Amino acid sequence: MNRLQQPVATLAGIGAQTARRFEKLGIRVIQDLLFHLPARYEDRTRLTPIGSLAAGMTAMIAGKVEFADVLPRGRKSLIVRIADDTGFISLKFFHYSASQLHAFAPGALVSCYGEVRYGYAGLEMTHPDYRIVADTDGFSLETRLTPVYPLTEGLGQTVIRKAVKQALALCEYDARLLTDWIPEPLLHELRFPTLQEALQTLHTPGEPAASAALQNGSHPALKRLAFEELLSHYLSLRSAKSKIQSCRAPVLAGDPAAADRFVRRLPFPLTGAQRRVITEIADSCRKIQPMMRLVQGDVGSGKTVVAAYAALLAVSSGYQAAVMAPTELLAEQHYRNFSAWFSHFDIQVVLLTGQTKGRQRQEILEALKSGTAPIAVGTHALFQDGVEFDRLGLCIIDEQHRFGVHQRLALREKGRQSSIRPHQLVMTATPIPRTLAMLQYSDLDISVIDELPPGRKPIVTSVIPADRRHEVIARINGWVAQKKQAYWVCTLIEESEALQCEAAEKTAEMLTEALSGVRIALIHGRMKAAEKDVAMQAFKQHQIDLLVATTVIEVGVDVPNAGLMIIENPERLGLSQLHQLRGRVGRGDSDSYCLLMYQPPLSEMARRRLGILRDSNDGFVIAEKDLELRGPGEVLGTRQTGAVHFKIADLARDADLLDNIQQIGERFFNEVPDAVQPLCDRWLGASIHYAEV
Ligand SMILES: Nc1ncnc2c1ncn2[C@@H]1O[C@H](COP(=O)(O)OP(=O)(O)OP(=O)(O)O)[C@@H](O)[C@H]1O
Repeated sequence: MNRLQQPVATLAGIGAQTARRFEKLGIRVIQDLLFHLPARYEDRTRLTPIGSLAAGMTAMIAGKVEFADVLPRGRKSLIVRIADDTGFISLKFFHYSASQLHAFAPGALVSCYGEVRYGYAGLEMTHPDYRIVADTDGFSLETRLTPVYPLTEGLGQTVIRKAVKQALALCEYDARLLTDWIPEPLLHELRFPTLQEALQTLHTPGEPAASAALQNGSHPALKRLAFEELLSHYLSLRSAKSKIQSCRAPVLAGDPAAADRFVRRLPFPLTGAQRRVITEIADSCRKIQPMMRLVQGDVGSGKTVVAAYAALLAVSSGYQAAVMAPTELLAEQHYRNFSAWFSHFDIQVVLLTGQTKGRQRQEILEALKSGTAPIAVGTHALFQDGVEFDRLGLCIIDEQHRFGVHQRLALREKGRQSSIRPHQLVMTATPIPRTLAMLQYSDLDISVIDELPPGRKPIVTSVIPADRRHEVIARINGWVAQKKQAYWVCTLIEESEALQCEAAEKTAEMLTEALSGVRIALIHGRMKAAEKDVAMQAFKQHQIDLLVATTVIEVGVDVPNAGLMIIENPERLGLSQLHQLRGRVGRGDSDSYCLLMYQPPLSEMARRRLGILRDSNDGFVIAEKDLELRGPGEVLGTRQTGAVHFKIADLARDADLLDNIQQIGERFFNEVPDAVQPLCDRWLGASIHYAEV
């Protein structure tokens, strides 16, 4: 067995208890130590004159004790004043022993390292790392930067440093233990050090001059590791794609006459972009390899009809189609749309959500298993155990980012009863900037619906403080008098759904009181599915004028006559989420408005972010700007259950690396195929199963 794959307990000085503590840091085998990088570095290589210290600096100093005393002010503490030729500083200890007090005898020489702050009597260091030395010759300054590792309880720096040192020594002794999977010419081209050199530098940085680059993450040693990690994520999805492509899929040639009839019976002509994307889908579905395609289309661009067309392709080829939506509300809406569109075709559409129970559920399960139900619409309940399809030919997943990479991969397993895999279509309204898309979606081909249906007017967005609420309420009155409908969205901190619902209830009460002639309904996540459906249908049929809602209406809800939306506390939501919410209006051909009603005072950042939304209606532009403002981690990471997590790479800090990943990833995939799996294993380990799909 490779020595680096042996448990850390096989190293000198690590017993069973210490090994358990290492495990808390995710360190099990010796190799894990090598990738447990310092969180920061301390420069103990030179002394800073005390007179040149300033608050906020972290420094190594040395001086003579002038006095040491226990001061009873507030919490009792030991104060030691030391001085050199240039100035003095106080050292402060809240916990101390009698022997410590004794050791700090006036005249003793002390060296210490710590952070400088302003205290009661000027500059001070609290609990510095210190040493008392006999004379100035006793100072031993470090020759290298000192690595400081992330810790866990009971595990100190010294133990980690010693363990890492042993791991490094093993690699040095036998370079074959740790294979560098990145070929030398590529390293050369990218001007990266070898893996061995990189790890050596990061754990034992020689040059104090390298300190700044190491701290801010621009050092080539760190870049190399971050690059390797990003590359492995790309490659894992990429190899999942190629494995899928080696499977067989049903050929969904479709029936041109049925497709024609479907398009002719729609109440609108398809846009050019819809037609193009439909052709791309049809071309892929005609192939014997499973399609894996992402359809990106801005809010309201008309993705549902594209999904329905794809479902018809499957059904008219003798296969079933499954459509998975992220919320019950949306599943319900798709179900109604699909049922209406397919009513001319005698195609049965069934709805399966968590709420489908008892006999009804049993009947639906049987219809899916026997194949008598060709189209199933539902939530993730569609893909739980116990749901079987007779001939599943196509999976359509709406709003993919809510499900995450893992669920997407799990879903492909559904068609596995036979050796045939279903085609897969993923629909998303969340525009993800290109560089990030390839980390999330490198297993998918991408189609973009980059055109809105004709006649859409841009939504006029205003940013107003909540103390102008009365004006807003008056505006609703006038709006409703014109036979138009509106949304009032209550947002709160997202984790607290209960609070959000409560706020919506209170707001609905307040508005009912203030707007006596207006028909108001409430919809929130804690209502039963049937209640939500009743409210939603009443709103659709214009029996309701104003819908007070939580963010449950964020995705998909489509009521073209509703052209006014008030969003409370917009400063608390991400820009993409706000854009999605706002996308509930502007779906008809009349003017529409969105009022972002913030709680003053607004921070500078929030002001800029809301300004972006006010100035643009284009989801891609908004996502790019959000990326600039908040960094990729936030943009990708918000609310994503399956967002990719990195050990070393930091998407904000390493954004420069992303440009190259796809191109190099493709080369790597083709030129060094044998290295793909081990590289993915190194970084993704057993926790991610991309490559096993
Ligand atoms: N080509 C078209 N011409 C006119 N109206 C269209 C066209 N395609 C779709 N629509 C209508 O536009 C509205 C939005 O379509 P749909 O709900 O499919 O959008 P979407 O892309 O799913 O949006 P979201 O991401 O916001 O859910 C619907 O009312 C739909 O009937």
